[in-house]
Amino acid sequence: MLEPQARADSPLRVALIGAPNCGKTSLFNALTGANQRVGNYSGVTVERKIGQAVTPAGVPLTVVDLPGTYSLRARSPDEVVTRDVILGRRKDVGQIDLLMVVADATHLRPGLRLAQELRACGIPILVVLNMIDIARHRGIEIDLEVLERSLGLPVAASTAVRRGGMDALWGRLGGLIGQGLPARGAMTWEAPSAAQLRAALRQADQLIAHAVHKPVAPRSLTEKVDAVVLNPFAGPMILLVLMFAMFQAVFAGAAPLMEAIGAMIDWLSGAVSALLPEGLLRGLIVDGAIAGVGSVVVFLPQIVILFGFILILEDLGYMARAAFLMDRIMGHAGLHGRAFIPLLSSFACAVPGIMSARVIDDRRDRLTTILIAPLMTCSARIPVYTLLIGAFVPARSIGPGIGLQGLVMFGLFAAGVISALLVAFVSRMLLRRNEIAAPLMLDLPDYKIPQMRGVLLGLWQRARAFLRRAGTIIFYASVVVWVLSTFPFPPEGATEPAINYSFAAMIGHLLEPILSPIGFSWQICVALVPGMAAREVAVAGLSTVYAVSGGETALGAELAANWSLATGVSLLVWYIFAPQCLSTLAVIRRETGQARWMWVSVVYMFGLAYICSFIAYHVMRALGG
Ligand SMILES: Nc1nc2c(ncn2[C@@H]2O[C@H](COP(=O)(O)OP(=O)(O)OP(=O)(O)O)[C@@H](O)[C@H]2O)c(=O)[nH]1
Ligand SMILES: [Mg+2]
Repeated sequence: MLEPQARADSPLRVALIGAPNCGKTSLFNALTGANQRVGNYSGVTVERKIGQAVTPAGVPLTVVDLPGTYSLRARSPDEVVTRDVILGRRKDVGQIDLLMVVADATHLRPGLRLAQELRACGIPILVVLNMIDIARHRGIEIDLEVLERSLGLPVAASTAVRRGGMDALWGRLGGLIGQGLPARGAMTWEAPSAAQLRAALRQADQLIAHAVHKPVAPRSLTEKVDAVVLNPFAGPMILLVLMFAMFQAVFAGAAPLMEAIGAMIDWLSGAVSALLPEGLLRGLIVDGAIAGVGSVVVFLPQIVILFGFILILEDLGYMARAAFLMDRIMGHAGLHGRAFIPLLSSFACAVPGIMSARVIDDRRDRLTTILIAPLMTCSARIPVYTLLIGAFVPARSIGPGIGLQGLVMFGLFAAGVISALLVAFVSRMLLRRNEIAAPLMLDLPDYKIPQMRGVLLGLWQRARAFLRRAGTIIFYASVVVWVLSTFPFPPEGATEPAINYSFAAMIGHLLEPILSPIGFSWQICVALVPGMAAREVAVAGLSTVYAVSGGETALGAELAANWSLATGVSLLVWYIFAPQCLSTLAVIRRETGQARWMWVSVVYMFGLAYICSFIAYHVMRALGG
């Protein structure tokens, strides 16, 4: 018997384990008050997460959230994390005192089978039937007592995402801990064979037949909707229209908000200018910091609108359908079906995207996914794209409700996806021939009404990450660019603008011979160098170089006046490909365990960027741009 008091200094360790998408992270958040990411598709969690909770009786608990898995027979790196934690092989977690085996109440089979398998680990088990709200709604009746008796394990039901949905689980958990958990058994787990797995599934079916009563279901809403959404013709059309509408909304919806933020920044630089005497300090604050950070912050509305769309579609369950629809195309390009999730997260940022490639078991498939993830259009490109589109693409309507600028933005995102598929195709040719990629084994989740709280939380996290970058790396880079473009001062009697005598101009002129064949002026070179650290820095750099403050329109007008259209297009194309993000390179190195793959991606992405920009520049020039 384990006395809770005896462990008061080191709390009981409870691990959440279960099949993918059964709501483990939602339970973790509900138990601990944490805000870990959830999403309505498998493979959201790829690392263990630890949090603290307290039972109603005041006993402290350490709760561990784990990546979803069907068995401890780990195949992919995320499943290895789960196995190692359960088997007590992870020093950072230590021995687990209680396993909460989470099962989806609407689909009990995998969860019950896993619970049976886990008995062999000797750790006390509590089975949690989560999403009991959905099961009840569908008229599925589960007799908890019968299930408990036939399983021989304690069972509790929960609704992780509703207020009060945790009461029964807390009660049961508190009771178990209060009585003292049963003593640990011997650890006899061995990887089950395929025949054992099949037998265990039959056993789970028997348990379900005993304890669960399912109404003869009429065709569920999910099935009816899927008949259209997954239709081979209508499905891809719907996907395309949705994505298209998303980018239209990004442009149309963001404009007034951007103007408001731009006006605020103008006001701020006006106020600071009025306060400070003309001189270096004022230059540093107004032309360096405020202009640089402000030029990036104005793009916040676009980030919020874009991710509002994506998060709602994710939680609705639509993104899993999108994965299903894309699977054939991705398969032709030699991508593993499970690559969809990492590539989808890369739209926010390639760093978590590359980390979630851990859900892919095959090493080479995983490597291909890691190498192409940075080609997905991450949110750091949005400021650059929006700035250049605003400067060079007229805000014209080309049909009812279709704006040209939104269309170009859609095109740039599509270009990222298409080039990623092409690179995957080529790398498949290089890495191995003719082998068909593994098909997608994805359980399509039921559609659910998106949880507003979760969506808002996701948006808040995205917005905070964006603003944090503006306040740190972009701030520092703006100051550095300002210093470089201010010193040394021009000589007495100089006729040209002061910046032409600065360090920035010297660096720019040094690089110009390399980048002038693709149409970049020395000013662009100045912005690109700090832009190697992070993409948005280039926008801040340009605004410092052109010494304009107060939002995107002013800077856009300045660029339109100074650059040819061919240069603008060439820079846009450069940004589709160029590997301008140190954190991405660092994470490629870490996740592949080899510096070699980092260098491979640097070289191939710069190569593509240079070649494609060169072609774009010269084609535009030939067309008279
Ligand atoms: N209605 C309802 N929805 C739930 C419940 N628990 C979780 N969800 C939803 O189910 C989806 C999956 O939840 P997650 O917590 O991400 O699932 P997970 O088991 O951590 O998934 P992986 O990390 O991918 O293995 C999300 O859309 C949640 O909002 C519940 O009790 N009731
Ligand atoms: Mg999770």
